[in-house]
Amino acid sequence: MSVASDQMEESVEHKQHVVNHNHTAHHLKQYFFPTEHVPRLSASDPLASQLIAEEKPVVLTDTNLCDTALKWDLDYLAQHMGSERYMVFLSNNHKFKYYDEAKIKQYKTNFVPPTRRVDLTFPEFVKKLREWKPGDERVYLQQGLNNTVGQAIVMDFLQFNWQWLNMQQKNNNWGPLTSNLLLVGMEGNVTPVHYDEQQNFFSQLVGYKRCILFAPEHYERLYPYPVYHPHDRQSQVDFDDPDMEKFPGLKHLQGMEAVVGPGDVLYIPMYWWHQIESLPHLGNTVSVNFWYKGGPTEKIEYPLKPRQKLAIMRNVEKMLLEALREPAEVGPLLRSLVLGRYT
Ligand SMILES: CC1(C)c2ccccc2-c2ccc(C[C@@H](CC(=O)O)C(=O)C(=O)O)cc21
Ligand SMILES: [Zn+2]
Repeated sequence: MSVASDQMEESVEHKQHVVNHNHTAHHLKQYFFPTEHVPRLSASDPLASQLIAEEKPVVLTDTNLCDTALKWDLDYLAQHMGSERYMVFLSNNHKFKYYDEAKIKQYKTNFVPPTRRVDLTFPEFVKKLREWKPGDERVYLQQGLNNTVGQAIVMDFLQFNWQWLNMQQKNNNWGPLTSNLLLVGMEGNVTPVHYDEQQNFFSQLVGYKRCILFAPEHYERLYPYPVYHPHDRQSQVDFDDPDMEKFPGLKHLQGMEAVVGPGDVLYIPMYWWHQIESLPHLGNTVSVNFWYKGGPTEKIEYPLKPRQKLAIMRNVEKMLLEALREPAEVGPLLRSLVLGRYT
């Protein structure tokens, strides 16, 4: 029985989220914010289609999207991923914070990347993962699925439930599929809270991931880095040590969460914040995500959706940085613009 099929049980006595996996209780780390459960529905449930249409998260339990990849454990991948080198991130803590290498150059002050990137063959990656001991760097393999992978993997990939995916893309007026990332992580790895500008069907294949999500309207409570910063689209808040004085909005933060297991597909709507953790002690994880561009800018309807306002804010920020050249002048200019006039 996978934890995914057991419901997340709220054990009242110690107000902890408990995940029952094979009848062993796994205590999830309690964060400083409350969460509701993301609904777990059958893909044939009309409510599931409605939630996707409304750009709200949902866990789909029976899409059969990647059934041919449920066997993608480390040995199978090591055997079939060919002798290519793949992108592996190394971190000396459990966090794997994304950074945009292109933005490091323009970014004036010295930016210290929190992770470093090496290219390893899959067997080298597996060796590093299996020989890991406390104090060693953690590893996280992230590789776009393309024709460089072995023939067996391509065969498995071609047998994904593309008919269902294409129907979702069409019904929801999404843009083209841009990439599928193959993600192989160690238990305990955490991808800190961030948002992406694409629709995402996140398919869990091996192991269990805790997915914590916040709607785009929590933008003011998650304090994203400036757009020009290498950590653009990431929150400045350290969930393991939140600075409530510096970020007072955190008091009102509330999210949703789900533990996904083999066969589950989580819909992460575009611009929704998400933090994804490979559950400790439940083994390494394998996931594949399906990123789609948002639909063609549909005719603007008022009132604007939160994500549309977010896109506008990003454009204003970029334009001001372009015009002012000096990031330090953006704050003062916006303050002059709004204080006593719009606020
Ligand atoms: C952390 C990592 C390996 C990374 C390092 C450097 C640049 C990019 C990325 C990147 C991008 C996506 C993911 C998958 C997922 C999070 C998760 O499953 O851990 C997620 O956020 C999504 O599917 O949107 C993970 C990563
Ligand atoms: Zn993401």
